[in-house]
Amino acid sequence: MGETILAELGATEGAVLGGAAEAAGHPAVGRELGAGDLTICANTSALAHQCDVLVDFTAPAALQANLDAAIDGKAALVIGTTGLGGEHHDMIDRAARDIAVLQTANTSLGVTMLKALVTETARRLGDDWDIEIVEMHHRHKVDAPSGTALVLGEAAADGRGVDLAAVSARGRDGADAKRKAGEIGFAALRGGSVAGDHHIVFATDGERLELGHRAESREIFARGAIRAALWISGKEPGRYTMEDVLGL
Ligand SMILES: NC(=O)C1=CN([C@@H]2O[C@H](COP(=O)(O)OP(=O)(O)OC[C@H]3O[C@@H](n4cnc5c(N)ncnc54)[C@H](OP(=O)(O)O)[C@@H]3O)[C@@H](O)[C@H]2O)C=CC1
Ligand SMILES: O=C(O)C1=N[C@H](C(=O)O)C[C@H](O)C1
Repeated sequence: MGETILAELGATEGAVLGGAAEAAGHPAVGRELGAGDLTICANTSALAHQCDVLVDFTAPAALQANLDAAIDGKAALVIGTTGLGGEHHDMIDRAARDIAVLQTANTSLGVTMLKALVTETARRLGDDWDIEIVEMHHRHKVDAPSGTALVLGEAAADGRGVDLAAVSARGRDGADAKRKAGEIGFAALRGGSVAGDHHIVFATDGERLELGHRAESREIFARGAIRAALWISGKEPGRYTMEDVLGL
């Protein structure tokens, strides 16, 4: 995503690249960025001091360091990293007392709209409609289910008025894997170069309703992240969402 965002930035009016960072010792550190005399650095705090907004697409293990760097440099932060747990959301909530932070599992307009459709559909259909979420991503993806699938699960659970943790079935396998009433099931497929497909299936006796989104390339995520960065620049401390950015 770092490379895709760099490529998209050049084509975005109003956005100016302040730099890029990798972990210390990474082979890319020192590489020229092709914009002025910028190179990839290994000091995210220093980067935050020279930028209005940091954009983080890394891994959960890097989150606290990136939050600390943004606070140190008084920069706003857009977080696209997935695989986050409750402890990571607590870290983000704490940081949001000092800086503006937007965390989202999916920066695309389509998925942001889809969440609202899923909540509304789950709210209106009765409990006799089973809900299953299927996602497919490229062979390099490390976390499963995808962050987006989990957010869509939350959206469905919200519509039903239930707690996702209490009803989610994450990967069925074996001789005793029959669907339980009220479950929200997840299935994760991995292969090739798929940018990101998500489908929510509402199934009852005799019919199925399917809502879905297909990302045709990673550029949509990069464009969404840059749009979020431009929007959050200069905002008061607090936690913001893609819905805020898109005015939904
Ligand atoms: N919100 C959204 O719309 C989207 C979110 N994502 C999410 O963004 C994240 C990144 O995805 P992607 O770009 O495909 O992944 P990549 O593995 O290609 O890139 C991750 C980068 O983060 C670096 N990194 C990993 N761990 C650390 C660490 N502890 N400290 C510093 N740097 C670290 C990696 O370095 P190294 O090369 O050494 O591993 C690498 O440069 C994932 O969580 C993915 O799910 C992806 C697309 C869209
Ligand atoms: O890792 C990816 O590629 C993607 N990750 C995000 C997720 O986990 O939902 C968003 C998108 O689907 C691509």
